[in-house]
Amino acid sequence: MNIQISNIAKLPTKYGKFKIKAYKQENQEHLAIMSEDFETLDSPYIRIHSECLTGDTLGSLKCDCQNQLDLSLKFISLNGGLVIYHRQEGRNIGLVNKVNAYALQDLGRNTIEANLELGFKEDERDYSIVKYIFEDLGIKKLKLITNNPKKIEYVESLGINIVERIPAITKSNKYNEGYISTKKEQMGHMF
Ligand SMILES: Nc1nc2c(ncn2[C@@H]2O[C@H](COP(=O)(O)OP(=O)(O)OP(=O)(O)O)[C@@H](O)[C@H]2O)c(=O)[nH]1
Ligand SMILES: [Zn+2]
Repeated sequence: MNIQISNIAKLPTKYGKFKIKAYKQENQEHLAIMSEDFETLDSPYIRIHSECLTGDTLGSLKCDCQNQLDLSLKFISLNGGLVIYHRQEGRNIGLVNKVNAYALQDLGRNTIEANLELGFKEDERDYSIVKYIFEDLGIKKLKLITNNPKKIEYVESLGINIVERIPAITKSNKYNEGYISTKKEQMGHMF
């Protein structure tokens, strides 16, 4: 695996002070966002957050992404740990395809049906960069912030001990209720 890595730089934010390190794998650039005390932690809190430009940046109400990112950065700034900003937009179908999926959702498809209709699996994400980042940062055990059973399965398959799971549940709204109930009922998410 050919990965380009950056040096570590300071990143003060409205949530608190972090340190960041970037990783480039093929055409995707990812970020490790660490609390200042990260190296001293025995089992850090970790959030693997997949990119959602419409939610994270534009504040879209169609999903829970921005709220989850906000919750994670606040929590990790206070309690110590790492957010991996995993640049796999739209569960890794990319922005053009995600917007096409949204257009199908405007016609009544749910988040899974729209992906399938476009010829994708419900989730096309690849977590190999997460494995690389865990090795690079020396992570052997952690507390994972997620509702997604696939992320838990993946992290455990790396031989990493998840000592605790912290739910990433945020307030829903009338635009994301359907999305959240599809995640719960058809993707096994723990809400
Ligand atoms: N294809 C597609 N992707 C979506 C849609 N809504 C959100 N996404 C993407 O779904 C991903 C959400 O990722 P995460 O925040 O890691 O959340 P998750 O896999 O649901 O798991 P947890 O939040 O950890 O429980 C992001 O890549 C979003 O861009 C959608 O309707 N269609
Ligand atoms: Zn989103």
